Amino acid sequence: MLRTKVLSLVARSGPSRLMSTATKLTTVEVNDKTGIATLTMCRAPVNGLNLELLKDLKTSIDEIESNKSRGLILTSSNATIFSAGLDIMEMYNPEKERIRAFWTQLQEVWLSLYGSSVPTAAAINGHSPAGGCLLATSCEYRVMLPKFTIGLNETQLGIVAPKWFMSSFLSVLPQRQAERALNQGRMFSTEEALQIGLIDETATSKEEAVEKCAAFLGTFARVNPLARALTKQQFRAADLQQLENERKDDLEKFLFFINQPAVQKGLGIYLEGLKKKAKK
Ligand SMILES: CCCCC/C=C\CCCC/C=C/C(=O)SCCNC(=O)CCNC(=O)[C@H](O)C(C)(C)COP(=O)(O)OP(=O)(O)OC[C@H]1O[C@@H](n2cnc3c(N)ncnc32)[C@H](O)[C@@H]1OP(=O)(O)O
Repeated sequence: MLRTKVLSLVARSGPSRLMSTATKLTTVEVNDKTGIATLTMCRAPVNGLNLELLKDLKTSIDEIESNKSRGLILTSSNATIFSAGLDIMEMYNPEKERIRAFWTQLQEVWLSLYGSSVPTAAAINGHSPAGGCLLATSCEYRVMLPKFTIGLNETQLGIVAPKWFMSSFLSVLPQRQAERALNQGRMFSTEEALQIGLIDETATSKEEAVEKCAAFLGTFARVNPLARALTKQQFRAADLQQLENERKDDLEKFLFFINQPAVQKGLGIYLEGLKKKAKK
C-alpha cells in the first residue's frame, strides 16, 4: 500500500485542514485556530478494528504526535457506531501470519494512543464495545451521545480482555467497579456510563461532543506542554512499560488462546448471531 509519513494537505474547509497519509480508513482534520486534530475512523460498516484500520490509526496518531497538535479528538464517521471493537473476522479461523500482524498492530495503537504526549479526548458518537471501549478509555476524556452503549464485553464472547485493556479501564474506573464490569462483560448505557464515571460528559450531537472535547483540551492551553506531557507520562509509564516488557509473551498468549477449538467455536456462534440479527 502506498503510504508516506509526510503530511500532505489534501483539502481545505473553513478554518480546518484535512490531512492525510494516503490512508483510506482514517482522516485527520486540524483546526487552524485551536491546533486540535480530529482523528476520524471511517471503516464501513461498523469501524471493526481490522489490520488495515489499525495501521491507519497508528499512522494518524503518529502524524498528530509529530505535527505537535494541541490535542487529539478521536471520533467516528458512522452515525451510530464509534467502533464495534476488534473485527471478529480477524480472529475467527485466522491466517497464521496475518493474525500475528493484527495483534502486534493493536499493541502498537494502544501504546501510541494511551502513551500519547498530546492530550487526547474521545467524542463517542455511537456504540463502543470492547476494542471501541479500549480506544475511548485510552483517551484522557470522554464525551458520549445518548442511547448508545460502552464497555468491555469480552467475557460475553468467551474471550478475555488482556491486562493492558484492563489498564486503560482502570485509569478511568475504580478497581472494584472495573473488576465487576469486566467479569460480567457489562455494557453500560450512556446514562449508566456517566453515573459510574466511565464517561465524563454527554452531548446531544456529534458536533457538541467534539466541541466539549475541544473545551477539555483547551483547559491545557495555559499549562506548560512539557510539564503536562511528562506528568501524564508518569501516570501511565508503569502500564506502558508492562506491555513493552511483555509484548512477545502477550502475543503468544493471545495466539494460544484464540486458537483453542472452544474459543473458535464460541466466536463462530457469536458471529452467526450477529449476522442473523443484521438480516432481521
Ligand atoms: C489471559 C490471556 C488473554 C489472551 C487474549 C485472548 C483473547 C483476545 C481478546 C481480544 C479482545 C477482544 C476485543 C474485541 O473488541 S472483540 C469484538 C467485540 N465486539 C462486539 O461484541 C460488537 C459486536 N457488534 C455489535 O454489537 C453490533 O454490531 C453493534 C456494534 C452494536 C452495531 O449494531 P448494528 O448497527 O445493529 O449493526 P449490525 O449488528 O447489524 O452489524 C453490521 C455488520 O457488521 C458486522 N459486525 C458487527 N460487529 C462486528 C465485529 N466486531 N467484527 C466483525 N463484524 C462485525 C455484523 O456481523 C454485520 O455484518 P453483516 O452485515 O455482514 O451481516
